[in-house]
Amino acid sequence: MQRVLAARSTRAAIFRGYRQFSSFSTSLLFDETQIQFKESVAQFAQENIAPHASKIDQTNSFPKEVNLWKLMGEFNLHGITAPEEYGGLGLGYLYHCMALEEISRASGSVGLSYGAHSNLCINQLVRNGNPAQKQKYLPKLINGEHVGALAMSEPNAGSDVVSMKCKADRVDGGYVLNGNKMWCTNGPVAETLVVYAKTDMMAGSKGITAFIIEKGMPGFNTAQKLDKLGMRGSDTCELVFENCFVPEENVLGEDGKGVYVMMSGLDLERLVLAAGPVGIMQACLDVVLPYVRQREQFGRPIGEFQFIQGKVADMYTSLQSSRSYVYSVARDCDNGKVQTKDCAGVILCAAERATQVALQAIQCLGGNGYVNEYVTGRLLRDAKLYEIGAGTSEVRRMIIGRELFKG
Ligand SMILES: CC(C)(COP(=O)(O)OP(=O)(O)OC[C@H]1O[C@@H](n2cnc3c(N)ncnc32)[C@H](O)[C@@H]1OP(=O)(O)O)[C@@H](O)C(=O)NCCC(=O)NCCSC(=O)C1=CCCCC1
Repeated sequence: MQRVLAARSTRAAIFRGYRQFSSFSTSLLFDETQIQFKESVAQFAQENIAPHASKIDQTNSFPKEVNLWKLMGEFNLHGITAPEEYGGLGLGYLYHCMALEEISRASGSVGLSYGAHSNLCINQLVRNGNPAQKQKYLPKLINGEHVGALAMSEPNAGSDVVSMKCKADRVDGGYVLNGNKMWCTNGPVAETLVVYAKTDMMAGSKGITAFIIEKGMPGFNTAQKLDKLGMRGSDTCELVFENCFVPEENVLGEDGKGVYVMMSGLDLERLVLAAGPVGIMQACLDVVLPYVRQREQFGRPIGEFQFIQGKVADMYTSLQSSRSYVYSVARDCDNGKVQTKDCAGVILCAAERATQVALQAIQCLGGNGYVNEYVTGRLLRDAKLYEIGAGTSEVRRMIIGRELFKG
């Protein structure tokens, strides 16, 4: 812990790798610098996040005694893709995926909140903000002083997100927002939120505009925190806008062009979030492998039985194939080749496999897998979110099918 804290102030610190937390062979996926980065984040996450993971799940909140956000900011995890002038690392999506994987391996909930903050909010501001907006919002989000969120879904606009009803009426000097947003990750705690609303209710997708909303703006409130099956501690809530005035300078991108901000954002959001279920699969193997080596039945370790070896082999290949797919698409995106179908594909693939891998982990642990003393139940509940959030599996298949059909 002290070693990380002492080293974290420099940009170079994050590249100091530690072998102790390496996962499985990644030599074909990453170069030496990337491996060092990943192992360094792994060490940080195992030391500073993993010890709180069970309590976060049980109490449905992040520990008050540790300011995780500030700590992660000091370790430079929030602004991986942001330019250095705003306090970021100026790296690409591949690095961002590595960080999300290792954080999710330590705690799915922290991984999800980190994803909403850094990937959905910060990355949207980096891609679409003007210099004044970046200067105003990015430094505090990147150093962890502020928490970020993004809100697109509504009670009646989930998969069909373009049908949103939250409206933004033009007035002198800005807009007045009225309506509700639903399922907003980090909503209860966020200081800076990217919110989509309609500036023209009759123009369909062309009526959508993106806004930057600040906590405390009169007329903006958060409603009930949702009591979720998994990803507990990663707060989710409804947002309520009642005659909320938003100044003109808070339009993100152009008036009426929000659908492009949103859709292109969804591509990269899906890519980076796909690293979450990869981390959860790794966490499953982190639990299962030592267990099957130690647990004896019929006079020998259960890992010697072929039924168990078969499960472990399936878990391993699910993890490694998803991991390879995620990082190959991340590399393409870093090279400017963003393919909508593959951004949907990586999260479809990783999320469905993570749920299956978590089920297999429970089965390998038998009765122990079914009690809350072991982490496998939490891993299953956390994994399931990724088949629903950032587009359901059904929407992802629809996107891939549409693209393949187009030719
Ligand atoms: C794809 C979809 C299912 C259906 O799109 P439609 O058919 O209505 O819209 P369509 O006609 O395809 O398009 C509109 C405009 O948009 C442009 N565009 C599309 N893709 C892209 C793109 N990839 N890049 C740029 N522009 C794009 C399109 O050209 C069109 O513009 P045009 O009219 O031609 O000028 C879409 O609605 C969707 O995706 N839903 C899932 C939302 C969904 O995923 N929430 C989840 C939010 S929750 C969340 O994210 C999290 C949850 C928990 C964890 C944290 C994250």
